[in-house]
Amino acid sequence: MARLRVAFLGPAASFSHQAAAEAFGKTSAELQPCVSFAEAFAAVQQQTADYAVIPCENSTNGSVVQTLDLLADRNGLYNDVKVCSEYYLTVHHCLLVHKGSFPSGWAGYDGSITKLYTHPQAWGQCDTFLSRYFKGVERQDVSSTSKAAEIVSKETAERGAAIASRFAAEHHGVDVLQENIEDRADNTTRFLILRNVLAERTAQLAVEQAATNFAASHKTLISFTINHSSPGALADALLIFKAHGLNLTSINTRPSLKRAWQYIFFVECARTPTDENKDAVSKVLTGLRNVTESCRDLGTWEDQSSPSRG
Ligand SMILES: O=C(O)C(=O)C[C@]1(C(=O)O)C=C[C@@H](O)C=C1
Repeated sequence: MARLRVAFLGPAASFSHQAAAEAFGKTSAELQPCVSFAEAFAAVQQQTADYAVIPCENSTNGSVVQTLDLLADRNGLYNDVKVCSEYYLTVHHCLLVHKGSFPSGWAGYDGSITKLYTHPQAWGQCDTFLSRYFKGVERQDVSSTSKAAEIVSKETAERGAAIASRFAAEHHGVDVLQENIEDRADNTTRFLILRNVLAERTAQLAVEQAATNFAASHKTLISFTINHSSPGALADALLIFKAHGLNLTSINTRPSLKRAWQYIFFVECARTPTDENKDAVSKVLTGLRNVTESCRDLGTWEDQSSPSRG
């Protein structure tokens, strides 16, 4: 069989790269950097990639809204893309500067950094450090943390700094001015692994699932829209999950973009698989189709969080 192709948000040395390398480490997959999450979704839809590894939420900073918007798929661009697994990556951020620009290191830092670069998700993960040392310093969102490191590596005149990983520092040849600048030592990002449901070669999951010594529950992600003027429409939809024994674990919303203040709901639910509940997801979907305006099954996969993560 030809090598598996795995799309991720590049350039090389992003956290997404790290997650893809770890999740597919044993498969000698070809890792394909993409300039955006949208490009990675498109690669799976068009089957130029077999899988994509996409961040969906962070334990400190919450949901990755760009990913929810792509899953919302308002224009029907990614009809065949579904979640088939997940991967948890502990995320440690560093403050990176152009090589040799601060020879006395953090201890001798003189407050001269004038601009910070990182992926929008990273700001909220390093809030305490940034408010303490970089209050009022200009922040520029860039496409990924590794892109931020690359920018700083090429900088000549400016005094910029990037927030990215130690791996990115080594890859782009920049200095680590300070490490572990994240607010919480347990800062973790959950990545979704996507596949195209029409692709036969990924019907059998290639990713290494964590060796679990507990009965792993199965997670399911479903999106739906409801009639906002009908009292109880959301309650009716949620009761269907309860009726079929699916435990709701998270609810997210994004604007429908059809009418202001109307939403697409994303519901994640879990069940410990048994013979009795093996059809629960399809029953829930049938039930939802009766009480929602639209609804979409975004996939079912094995829970990869360890019991200690709760
Ligand atoms: O910018 C990167 O390195 C990414 O892979 C993206 C991303 C994210 O969007 O959550 C991944 C993990 C970290 O939470 C920060 C950024």
